Amino acid sequence: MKTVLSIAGSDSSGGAGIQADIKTIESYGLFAETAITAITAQNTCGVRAVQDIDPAVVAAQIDAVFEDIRPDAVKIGMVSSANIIAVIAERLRAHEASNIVLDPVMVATSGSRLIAEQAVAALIEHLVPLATVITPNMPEAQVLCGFPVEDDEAIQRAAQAIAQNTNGAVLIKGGHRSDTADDLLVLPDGSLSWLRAKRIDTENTHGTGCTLSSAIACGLAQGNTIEQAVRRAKGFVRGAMSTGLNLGQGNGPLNHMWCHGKPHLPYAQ
Ligand SMILES: Nc1ncnc2c1ncn2[C@@H]1O[C@H](COP(=O)(O)OP(=O)(O)OP(=O)(O)O)[C@@H](O)[C@H]1O
Ligand SMILES: Cc1ncc(COP(=O)(O)O)c(N)n1
Repeated sequence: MKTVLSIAGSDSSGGAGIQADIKTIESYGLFAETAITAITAQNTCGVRAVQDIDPAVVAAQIDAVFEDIRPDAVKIGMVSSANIIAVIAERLRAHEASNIVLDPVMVATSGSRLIAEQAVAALIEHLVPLATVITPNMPEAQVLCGFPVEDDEAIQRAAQAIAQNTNGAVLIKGGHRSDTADDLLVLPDGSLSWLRAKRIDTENTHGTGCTLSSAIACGLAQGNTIEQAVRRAKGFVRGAMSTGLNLGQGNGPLNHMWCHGKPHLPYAQ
């Protein structure tokens, strides 16, 4: 069985972070492993508390996983401090990890900051160069490239600028657009394709980025090309957004059991 390691924060409400990743990986029929970087107390309305995990314990989780059940792909999500970022990069290099999907999580849908301001430079220096695919949303792309990213032309320039720092692909996600849900993919050879999609009219978007990035990691683990993995993942997120699940009082979670249009587990209705 193929395995995917998620290196990310825990979301107590179950919609984003490690919890979204495990649900996604299981929906793809793969085996999920985890290295938790932070515990968050949050729900669909906001983040109430964050406790970072000791960097040595993050390193120990990664080592324990690689030395026993070596993952076929790795997804990196919320990493809030420069020390933890450095340790993750160092351990992934030591284990010669491949198929690394980096979701450069900065701010939660609810508006709370999930990375220290001083840690952004470390993310760019240590994690961006390791990524097979990096998946910023528009505000994150703006931080990574240093200029405003508001229209198609700027999205294109931003993706190309971010691609300068990596041998991998860059996917700029369009969830923050008002008109469409178009994403732009720039592949390592510099070719560029728009993944066009109509917007789904819903407030329930908590964890879309986490779900997308772990789904891309699943596709890579299964041997998909980057483009195939990204297209499948976008379809998976779309399905999981479309079932009308409406939990919580804020931006609710996705329905990960949607699973490519088929009921997933025996108890899925
Ligand atoms: N309303 C929507 N309708 C259709 N697709 C959407 C919608 N919102 C987001 N998506 C898709 O979901 C994926 C994740 O994009 P998004 O920009 O929301 O990421 P994100 O901001 O990192 O997510 P989050 O921070 O909520 O976890 C993208 O493929 C995007 O196009
Ligand atoms: C632990 C953790 N990781 C990532 C996110 C981002 O997801 P979203 O922007 O949908 O809130 C989050 N809220 N919590």
